[in-house]
Amino acid sequence: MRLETVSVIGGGAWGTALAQAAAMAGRTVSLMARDAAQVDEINTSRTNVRYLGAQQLHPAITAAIAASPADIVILAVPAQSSRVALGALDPALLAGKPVVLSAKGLETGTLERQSEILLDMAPDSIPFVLSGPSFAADVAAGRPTAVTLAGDDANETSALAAALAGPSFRPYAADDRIGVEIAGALKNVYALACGAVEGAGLGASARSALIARAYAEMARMVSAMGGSATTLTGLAGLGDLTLTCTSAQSRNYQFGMALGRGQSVEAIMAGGAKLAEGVATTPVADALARSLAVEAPLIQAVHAVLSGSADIATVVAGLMSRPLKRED
Ligand SMILES: NC(=O)C1=CN([C@@H]2O[C@H](COP(=O)(O)OP(=O)(O)OC[C@H]3O[C@@H](n4cnc5c(N)ncnc54)[C@H](O)[C@@H]3O)[C@@H](O)[C@H]2O)C=CC1
Ligand SMILES: O=C(CO)COP(=O)(O)O
Repeated sequence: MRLETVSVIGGGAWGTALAQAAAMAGRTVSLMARDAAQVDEINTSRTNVRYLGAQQLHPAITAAIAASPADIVILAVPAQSSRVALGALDPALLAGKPVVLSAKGLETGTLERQSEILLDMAPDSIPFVLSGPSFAADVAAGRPTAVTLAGDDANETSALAAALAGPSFRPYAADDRIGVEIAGALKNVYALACGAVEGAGLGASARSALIARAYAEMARMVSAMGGSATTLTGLAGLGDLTLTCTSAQSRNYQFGMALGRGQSVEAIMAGGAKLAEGVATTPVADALARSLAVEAPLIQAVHAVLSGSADIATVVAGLMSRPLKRED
């Protein structure tokens, strides 16, 4: 497998950061962005100010309106846009190619994971999933980060991890695509909850209890969906759950904080909130939990708050009055 050139689809925070990581790893990178002014800015000023502030971008990155053919494709658009973005690409760009899926979300309507969407749209591509504790600003600035890269073939996954590894970006190869995808999607749901705990002033103890019970719930979901709960001990599980559930830098956590302060979803959206993937993923996760008969009180609680069917005080009281049980 030749792994020299990289084509990143999506010129937002994460696409630009992953382009930067790939360039720092020694790859030649093309970055597809929809906005001509943004393309011009990246190629001339070497910045993408809207998403990454004054961060200077590596000279090996070239931006363009159209996606370029490359050895590796990285898809970095919001989870709800992946299908449309893939459908707009020349199928030859994806055929037989490793496609790294980096969005953290489940699709509304189909309830699909990102790699299921890819295989619907480009059945002859080779899916990989990248997830873990990694804020775009950290990755782009070259601050140390480690992530999980999961694929079906161990040798191909290790080769791809090596091609994307740089001095500050360390991918660990793994084989549980399902577990990694579910962990990445669900941690955003729990980050909404943890942000709400902070916004509502419920205390640090409540937040840590929530993280621990979220981990247990996530393990039930992953197992029911055919992944391995062991995956959650790694970067895509524990690593990302703790990052996103404890940091006000997380957009999902920020959205949750606003909910906790009593703002409605509509008001938060109208206020120009940044992308918070958990908002779209929560009803999907709730539907999946119900269809698989997985006990998921935290997902249900977040869904109730987002849908306006209960306020935070009511869902907290409900969670605290559930029948006592053993921890296992
Ligand atoms: N920002 C971060 O720190 C991280 C983000 N992610 C994940 O990456 C995904 C993308 O997030 P961000 O880049 O942060 O969002 P963003 O809001 O910064 O950027 C999204 C970009 O996607 C583009 N886009 C949307 N639909 C498109 C389409 N159909 N075709 C081409 N481009 C399209 C938008 O124009 C925008 O440039 C999300 O699932 C997020 O959870 C994962 C790890 C870290
Ligand atoms: O996934 C992320 C960090 O690993 C980014 O989280 P937010 O999308 O909540 O900012």
